[in-house]
Amino acid sequence: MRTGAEYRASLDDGRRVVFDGEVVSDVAHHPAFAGVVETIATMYDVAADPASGMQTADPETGRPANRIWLAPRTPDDLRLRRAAHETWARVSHGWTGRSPDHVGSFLAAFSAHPETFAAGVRDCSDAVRAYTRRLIDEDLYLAYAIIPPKVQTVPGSDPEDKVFVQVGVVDEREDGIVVRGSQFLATGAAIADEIFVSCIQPLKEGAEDFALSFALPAAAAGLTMYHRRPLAPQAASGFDQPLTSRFDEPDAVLVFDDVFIPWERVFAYRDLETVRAQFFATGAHRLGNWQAQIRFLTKLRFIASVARRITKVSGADKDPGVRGKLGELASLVSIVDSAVTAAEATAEPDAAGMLVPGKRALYGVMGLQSELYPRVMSILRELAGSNVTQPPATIADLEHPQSGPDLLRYIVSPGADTVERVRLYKLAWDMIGTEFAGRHQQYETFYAGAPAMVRSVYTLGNFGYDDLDPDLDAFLATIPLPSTPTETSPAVPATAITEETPA
Ligand SMILES: Cc1cc2nc3c(=O)[nH]c(=O)nc-3n(C[C@H](O)[C@H](O)[C@H](O)COP(=O)(O)OP(=O)(O)OC[C@H]3O[C@@H](n4cnc5c(N)ncnc54)[C@H](O)[C@@H]3O)c2cc1C
Repeated sequence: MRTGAEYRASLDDGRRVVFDGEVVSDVAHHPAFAGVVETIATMYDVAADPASGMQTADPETGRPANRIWLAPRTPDDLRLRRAAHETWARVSHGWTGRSPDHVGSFLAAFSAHPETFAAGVRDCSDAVRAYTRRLIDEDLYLAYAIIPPKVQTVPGSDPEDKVFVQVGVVDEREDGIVVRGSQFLATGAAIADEIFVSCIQPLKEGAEDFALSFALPAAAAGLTMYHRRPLAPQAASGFDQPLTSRFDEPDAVLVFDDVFIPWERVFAYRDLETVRAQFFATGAHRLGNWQAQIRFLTKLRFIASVARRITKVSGADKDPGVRGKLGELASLVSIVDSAVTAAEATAEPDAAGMLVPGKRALYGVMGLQSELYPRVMSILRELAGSNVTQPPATIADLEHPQSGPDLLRYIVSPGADTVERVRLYKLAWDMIGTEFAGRHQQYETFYAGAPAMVRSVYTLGNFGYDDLDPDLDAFLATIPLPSTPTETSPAVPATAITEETPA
């Protein structure tokens, strides 16, 4: 299986990653990315070690394969898959949201459902079969961009000119298609092997040019990744910002300047139905978001253990108010833990024999994530107090012959020596106060879609209110009615406000 060194070496391929108006020439060693590249390389090394339990025999070839790339078919598969996700998540303690197992889970579900890609305008099922085979054989790291910009074309432009803002097809050739436009927001793309591009938002009839699904190499000719300001270079040292320096995942807007995509990389072509079905009919959305919750749980456990350690260092761990806060934190973490377990326990086999994590538990907890994460962070903030702003500016102050002895003497705690205390509070500040922390708050709130959409479409659409109605009807029937029937107004339909297609 692929090693971390092989992954790192593969990044030197001429990809166009741009920030500050410049093209980054060596992604793997650039200060913006070297830390997170090291993190992903460690994940590959962990998976390549049979002791990690992440390997299994590929049912088709018998060769060792990362079980993440394979569709789960038995409860044991799902259990071991969860353990594999946890093993990778623990490499970054949950702070890399789009580790290779996220999009890899979507593709694993595609591999079990080639028929979904056969039904449309063009039969793309062979492309899906061959591409998911490559994923397994080559241990590919995919990022994805599946959110369109707010407009599809430049306003006022002639439709024939295809002046696209959203990525769309501008030319069809015998050997493939040419795409133009942009798509958001590809976390990890700058350091991934390949990028999966599609549109998860429902497309209206007439928008066939944008109804695409394809994968392309990060170094494809004509593709540029415009990167947000990287945060790792701001970290004075690994001691001062231990998370920023190692786990800052790149986020990029993708721009396609007439990029050629050969047919063997096209999974849906000018096909509104297949583009939607690939996410929901295949179980990909559930498998991918189950991974996201396992990663989120790993992160919450880590945050909770930092919070508890802080109370020990400050000596406040016996205080009833502080203990109440730790209890509240434990409850919040347990909600996600229970949902992950419940989704596994209520997994259902689909028509192709893939075991799909239970939808009610999964989408239920996803609906809470945008409230749960800030609440967890607010508890950590409260327990940390001003201690997170007391540590010296950088590690250099501790090493300096004049300031060092002073700081070592005066920054003291009942439960830790100065260096241990400063190290812990700097870690806590990287969770709650740095720009890295702010980007994570945004990530946990939006990565699966705007919170209101997640709740009104995914959570509501998969809850099953209708299952509850018979109980309510039965209870209403037990309530005595007025003895003298009176004239009542008939029910009238309310005015519909919006209609969403449930997932
Ligand atoms: C850090 C980060 C990483 C991400 N990584 C990825 C990735 O790897 N791949 C990917 O494809 N996407 C990624 N995303 C994008 C993510 O999927 C989107 O952020 C999400 O779908 C929401 O879309 P939006 O950001 O355009 O929000 P918007 O749609 O602009 O919504 C912003 C706010 O306005 C509200 N709003 C919007 N329209 C209306 C309206 N008409 N009426 C009332 N309220 C409205 C929304 O409810 C929301 O609260 C990432 C996002 C973030 C923040």
